[in-house]
Amino acid sequence: MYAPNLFQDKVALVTGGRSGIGYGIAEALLKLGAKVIICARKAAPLAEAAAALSEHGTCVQRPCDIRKSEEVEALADLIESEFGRLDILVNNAGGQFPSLARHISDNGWNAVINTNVNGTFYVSRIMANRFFVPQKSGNIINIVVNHLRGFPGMAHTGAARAAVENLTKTLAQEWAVYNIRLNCVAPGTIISSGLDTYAEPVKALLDKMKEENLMQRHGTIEDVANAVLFLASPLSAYTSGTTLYVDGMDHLHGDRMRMVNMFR
Ligand SMILES: CCC/C=C/C(=O)SCCNC(=O)CCNC(=O)[C@H](O)C(C)(C)COP(=O)([O-])OP(=O)([O-])OC[C@H]1O[C@@H](n2cnc3c(N)ncnc32)[C@H](O)[C@@H]1OP(=O)([O-])[O-]
Ligand SMILES: NC(=O)C1=CN([C@@H]2O[C@H](COP(=O)(O)OP(=O)(O)OC[C@H]3O[C@@H](n4cnc5c(N)ncnc54)[C@H](OP(=O)(O)O)[C@@H]3O)[C@@H](O)[C@H]2O)C=CC1
Repeated sequence: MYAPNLFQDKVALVTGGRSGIGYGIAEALLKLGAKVIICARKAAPLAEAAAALSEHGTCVQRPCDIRKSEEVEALADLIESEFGRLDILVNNAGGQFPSLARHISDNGWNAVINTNVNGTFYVSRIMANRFFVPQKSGNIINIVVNHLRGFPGMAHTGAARAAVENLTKTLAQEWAVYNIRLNCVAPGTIISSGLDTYAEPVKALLDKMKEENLMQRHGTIEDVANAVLFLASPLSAYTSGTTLYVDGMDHLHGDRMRMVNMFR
């Protein structure tokens, strides 16, 4: 539905692009003409993903833990030497684990906050300073989760994603002068490799959530990627600092306490 050359001459970075939603976003951008860089922590699957994505166009990769700003700087060096510019940043890398809040250790809490909040901030700041501010143009899309009514059973990620959403609103205003737009995409439950990280009883809960969804289904990677394409494109030129829910209305509806009750 988008013009095939929509992102011709554009360069995009997708963090966590080796798997699941990030891979789907990278593939969708490549198919519309963008040159794409992907990063993740695990070198071997990252290289495999980049090789597969290269069937659709120019895709380069570099291992990078977004929690380490020196590794993010090295990633910016690679982008500079390969492409000399960056137009689109998709902060997709992130995650968490299910747990009652009172059982989350300091390290567990910090791992989730560091990944989702600090990592997203480091990548955004570094790419803005290196590319978007000097170019006077840039587009950042932050993948969060549906946390509108809190996130019982995943308190750390609810707090972290709320921080990212607020950061998005702030940076959208601070950086508007540089012609940089920032928005969030908040997926509901999406059929992707991420869901494979959950064991029973959470898997059963996910099935229950599908029954309760007003559209009677989980989301797909394409549902999320298509929303990212819209926000990355000039079709959304007057939209910044906002969040687009891709969740079949789960943010309006459903039992948010179900996961907590399951662990009781
Ligand atoms: C409805 C669905 C909506 C959302 C879906 C998705 O997002 S799908 C996307 C899903 N995809 C992803 O989430 C992928 C990305 N996620 C990840 O890499 C990890 O979940 C991470 C964010 C914790 C970072 O990992 P890392 O390598 O930095 O972590 P580390 O191994 O070094 O441990 C640090 C601390 O965390 C603790 N801990 C860890 N796991 C568990 C657990 N299951 N239980 C309890 N605790 C756990 C661990 O014990 C340790 O604390 P300790 O023992 O020292 O006190
Ligand atoms: N699937 C779903 O239902 C939903 C997913 N989301 C969010 O969407 C995003 C993608 O999820 P999904 O594709 O399903 O899950 P995946 O687990 O497949 O993807 C997570 C990706 O992030 C990378 N990553 C994790 N931590 C880091 C880090 N510190 N530095 C660099 N890369 C990192 C992982 O690679 P590596 O391990 O090699 O570092 C992996 O490629 C995540 O932020 C997730 O929380 C939100 C709502 C729902």
